[in-house]
Amino acid sequence: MKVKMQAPITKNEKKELTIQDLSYDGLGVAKVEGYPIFVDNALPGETVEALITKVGKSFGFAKTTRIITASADRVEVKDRQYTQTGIAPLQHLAYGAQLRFKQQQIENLYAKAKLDIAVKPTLGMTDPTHYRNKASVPVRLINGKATIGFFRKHSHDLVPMTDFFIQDRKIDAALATLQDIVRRLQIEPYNEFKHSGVLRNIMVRRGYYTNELMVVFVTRSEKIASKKTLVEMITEEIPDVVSVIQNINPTKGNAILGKTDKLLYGNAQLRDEVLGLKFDISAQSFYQVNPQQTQVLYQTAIDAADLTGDETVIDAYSGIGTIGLSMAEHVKSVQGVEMVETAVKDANHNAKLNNTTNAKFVTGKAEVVMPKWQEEGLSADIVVVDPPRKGLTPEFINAVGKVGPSKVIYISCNPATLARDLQLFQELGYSAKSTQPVDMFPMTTHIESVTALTKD
Ligand SMILES: C[S@@+](CC[C@H](N)C(=O)[O-])C[C@H]1O[C@@H](n2cnc3c(N)ncnc32)[C@H](O)[C@@H]1O
Repeated sequence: MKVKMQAPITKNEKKELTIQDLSYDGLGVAKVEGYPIFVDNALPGETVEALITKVGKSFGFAKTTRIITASADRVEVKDRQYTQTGIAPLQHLAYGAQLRFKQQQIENLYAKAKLDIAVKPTLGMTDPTHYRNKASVPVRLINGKATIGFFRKHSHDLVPMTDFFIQDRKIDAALATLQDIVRRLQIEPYNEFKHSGVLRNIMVRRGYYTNELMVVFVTRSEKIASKKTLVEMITEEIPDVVSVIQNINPTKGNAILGKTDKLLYGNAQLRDEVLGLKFDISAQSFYQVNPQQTQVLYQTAIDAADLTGDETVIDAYSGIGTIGLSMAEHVKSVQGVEMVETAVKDANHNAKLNNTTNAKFVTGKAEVVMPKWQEEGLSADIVVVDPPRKGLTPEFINAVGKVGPSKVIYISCNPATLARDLQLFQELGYSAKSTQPVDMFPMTTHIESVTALTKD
């Protein structure tokens, strides 16, 4: 006879819990009779009183109502706004412990995948706040006024805010002014339940080394009142703005940007610098969000490649060419592949901008282009990969194995897919001694790392 398992807790009960671990998404993990409970705002070593919010078949959720014994790594959270929105889920954990948590997360995944690769201590920042060079904030109607902020966790309720804690302070200041301008011009905010209204999001990007600002108004349709006055007010009140773009997103989904961009003022690109090189960046192109740590990340990758000057390099998932062009001066040639056409245009433009003649970038899906290059007999000494969170595909990895570079430099923003892909590389005769985490996203649970694989 099948015995129905019953969870040892019930919804809405208050329970004293001892926290044993921290989950990959920053929740405390407690166990009651072996049944795991994920607890919001709770750290390993703590005893908390928690309200059970959800009871599932194999695990449950709770939120801390009172801390009974606090961890030595707990940091007092002064501003509840951030915890409400999930903008900074590790804000209550001391920064040193955040860095250890990230190292440990990779170690755990490697242990599960039976990968014998050492994980070095995470390279962190001196000031781990106000680092983001890009903001993308929703605009909604609150108390009759167009208001910027961030969505409450697991919802689309806007929590109003103008200090975003992990964003560049100059971006926050620009956003506050933009909110004011939108209110004065009475631009109607978007209503996602009725799919009505005009202004959905405001995106601001800032060149860390140039101070230039790009402002993108994401609207539901092309119509936006007082365009000319809007631009005049923005450029007058925020003098660092070099570009104002209207992005039209008529869809009902969660995607922030739509496909159409209209230049309302100035340049279509924003300029910044990385490792002494200049980069022009379009609104739709990917650009690393932590300008200080990007240099640490790329330098780690360049050092891991141990270049002699004679290498041919493939830069896969090349974005606007930042990694490839940073390497180009140390190697014979660079060939990049990237899916987003605008980013590829930016990359080839950036090569010219820096007088780099030994690098070129093509548009395509890496998993399609790499096997094609391999069939065409392309040779490469080094392949650098920097994929999105879903990691690489077996087709891509197999093609790299056939090209047979002596090194593969894997820059990853997701240790779970990294571990999966490293197993495949291992089967093809590529192994790694160590992984270097670099903290690109302080106060959040995101983990970036560099791993150098060599052919056995
Ligand atoms: C993490 S970003 C890295 C970009 C660049 N290496 C950098 O450091 O700025 C990943 C890039 O891969 C691109 N991308 C995503 N899927 C792709 C695919 N299947 N093939 C090629 N590029 C892809 C994205 O557009 C994005 O530019």
